[in-house]
Amino acid sequence: MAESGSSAGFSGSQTGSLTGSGLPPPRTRIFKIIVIGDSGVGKTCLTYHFCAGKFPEKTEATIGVDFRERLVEIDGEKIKIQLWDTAGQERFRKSMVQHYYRNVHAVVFVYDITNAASFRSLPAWIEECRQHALGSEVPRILVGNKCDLRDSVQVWTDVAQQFADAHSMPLFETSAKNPNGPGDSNHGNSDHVEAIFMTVAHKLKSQKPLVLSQPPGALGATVSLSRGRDDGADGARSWACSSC
Ligand SMILES: Nc1nc2c(ncn2[C@@H]2O[C@H](COP(=O)(O)OP(=O)(O)OP(=O)(O)O)[C@@H](O)[C@H]2O)c(=O)[nH]1
Repeated sequence: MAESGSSAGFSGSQTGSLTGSGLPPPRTRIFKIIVIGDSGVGKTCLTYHFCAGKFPEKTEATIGVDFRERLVEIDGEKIKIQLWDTAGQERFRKSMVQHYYRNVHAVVFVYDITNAASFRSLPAWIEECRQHALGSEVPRILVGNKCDLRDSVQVWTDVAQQFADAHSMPLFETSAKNPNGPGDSNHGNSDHVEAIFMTVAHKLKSQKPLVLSQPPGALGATVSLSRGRDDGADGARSWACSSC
């Protein structure tokens, strides 16, 4: 699938008309969150559930990357959560990997609680992040999926929790299929898949806001904003993050 090109932190253009207050209309911040893990752990189902509110009837192995977006409101601010559902199969991700990690705001690692191999692969996924120079300021969370299949569990919560603690990540166990049902650690509360991605979005929103370092005279240009990581691929990008 073609890259959306919107790896920037904001959508919209600075060239839009002014509001009644004489200020440009507020732009929508975009949080780019990549979802990674072995093939078949449920990345497509989790991202689909968050964006479409249901479990997909059928899925096929992701090739390259699929994008899903959802507009949410947090503390009165409209924010676009852009989920990058990445291919778990090596042969389907090779050519795309550098795009996944470009200007990423957060990472969600997924394993399947009924598949120990998917849990054992996590260090390799963490290593891939390291190789793409993801800084420690980029929040990461760990999600154990398919909790509706409790009878087939191979990865117990205490083992997963130890791993999460060792890597300073919060752990969530859920089911993309039945996020409110028995087996989901959020049973009895609201939709847990929803809560997971909203937790990430809240965390990102609470981080120091991105700040413009615009060159003099550039007002009115159409710009994009990154979180201080620039791989040099976009020469026009001249924004920086005050917190980086
Ligand atoms: N029982 C159960 N099945 C699930 C759950 N999530 C996903 N599945 C099933 O697991 C299979 C793989 O799901 P996908 O979402 O396509 O997996 P993926 O991680 O995106 O796989 P790749 O695209 O190959 O990387 C599908 O048959 C889904 O129906 C879940 O929470 N519970």
